[in-house]
Amino acid sequence: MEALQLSILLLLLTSTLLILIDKLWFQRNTRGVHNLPPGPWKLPIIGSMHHLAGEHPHRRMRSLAQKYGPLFHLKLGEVDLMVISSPELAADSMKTHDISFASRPQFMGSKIIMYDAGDIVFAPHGKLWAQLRKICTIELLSAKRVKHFRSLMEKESHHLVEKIRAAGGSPVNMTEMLLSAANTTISRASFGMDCAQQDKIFAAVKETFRYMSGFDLADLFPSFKFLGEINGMRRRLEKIHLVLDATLNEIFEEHERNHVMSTSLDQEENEDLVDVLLRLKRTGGLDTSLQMENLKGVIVDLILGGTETTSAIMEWTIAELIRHPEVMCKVQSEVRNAFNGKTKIHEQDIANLPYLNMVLKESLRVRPPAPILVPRYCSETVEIGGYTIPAGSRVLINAWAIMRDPTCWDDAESFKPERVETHEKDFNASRFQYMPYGGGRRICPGITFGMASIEIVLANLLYHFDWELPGGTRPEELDMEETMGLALTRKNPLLLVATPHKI
Ligand code: HEM
Repeated sequence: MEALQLSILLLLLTSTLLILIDKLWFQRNTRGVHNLPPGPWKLPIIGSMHHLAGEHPHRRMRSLAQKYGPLFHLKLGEVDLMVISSPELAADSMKTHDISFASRPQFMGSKIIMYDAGDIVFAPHGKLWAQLRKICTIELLSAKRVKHFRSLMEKESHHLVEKIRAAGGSPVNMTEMLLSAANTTISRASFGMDCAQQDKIFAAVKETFRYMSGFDLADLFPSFKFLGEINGMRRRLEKIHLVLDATLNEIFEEHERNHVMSTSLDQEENEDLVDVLLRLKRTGGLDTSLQMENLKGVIVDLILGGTETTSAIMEWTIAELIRHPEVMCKVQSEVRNAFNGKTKIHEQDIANLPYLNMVLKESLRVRPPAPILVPRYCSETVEIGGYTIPAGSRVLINAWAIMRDPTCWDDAESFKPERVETHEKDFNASRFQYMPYGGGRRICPGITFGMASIEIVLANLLYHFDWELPGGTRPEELDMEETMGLALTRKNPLLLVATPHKI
């Protein structure tokens, strides 16, 4: 009996202590803020973490938004997380108060791997980010540079067609093939034709992304630095960083040596992105405060931002076309009429494929590779939607929920490319109800590169082959289960049988 009383007493004391710690420490950011957005009930210490269990975050957060409104608050450990799920509030945060929401939260991964957030994706809003962004938009991902890279996108799509043809009608794993095509395209654009280190770099970048969600223990309790030590996260991140950095050093040094040895007059014509960065550095085209670390960070960003996103959307688009044979038929007719008789499609041929463009836009609406945009950080206290967002909050914009919001879109869950024609204005990023590439000043700088590499591959696949599911599976039986990796991808590989179309 005495033992029981003692246990109850201990339990009461521990609970009181936990509640006290929670009140004094974990709620300190929002203490005194009386007008926080609503949100689900919280437990001491972990806050609202348990409300995120069960489904993928974009789906779980949509359910929470249906209950608590388009702006709700989650307390995750020490972190105040605000989740936005309406076009009006997305516009408030990415247009009206753009600067206040233009930073990114700092995660242990971005500090250790990305050179203390010295890259574009994770840099806080400020001078460094502005310089890197300028290099990206003017030099690396400009329309002119993308045009220069079109021939390598073309080559990669022809290579893909040959690989599929070689399968001779047996099922092909399109998931693997499309990812490999996207990886090769970015690798060749960044490093040139033959990069011996490509696989090592891609493996390290993929590993990197596992630690960039912001939901790791060390990122939810940032003041408790020892957490990253005891769960081994810091050690793992340092190991990845060492491999990634050493491999990037090899690549940059190799490019420097090749430049010294090269006598070619048309060097600039054949530059890859590492060459461009090194030339700018040599010729004083970069701000002097930029270090080699920043240049390496930019290259990692292009791989991080431009590979799985593009392969995921190609894969989802083909899956949607398989499930909608009437759309498949219409888009194939467009492509086949346009290229009638050609054995190879070139980049200039794809400029006028309006229906393919509509298919792609609609598939980005229903299957956005980045369903919740890259996290933002609120740098000063702001009022939006009648609530206070305290400085220091993390902000997530659930683009997936907005792009499937039935108050913005008729029959929102259905894949209907025709709506792009009838509701053209709704697909304009400036209205914040369509934002697969994000919005405001941190909008994706890789749109032109991404769209060009996706369109040439899709046009080739639709022109050269008829597609069906293996084993007599019917289109409506194709599963569309999701998994979250570097991007939102299919959980199960897309296996298809390709029959060459007689040209
Ligand atoms: C279908 C393809 C792609 C999708 C859906 C996509 C989506 C996104 C999204 C949602 C963001 C965050 C925007 C925001 O915070 O508002 C982003 C940022 C970014 N993307 Fe993309 N992206 C794609 C392709 C690419 C490509 C091909 C590249 C480069 C080769 C790229 C490079 C970047 C970079 C560097 C950022 C960070 C921008 C910044 O923070 O200032 N992306 N992308």
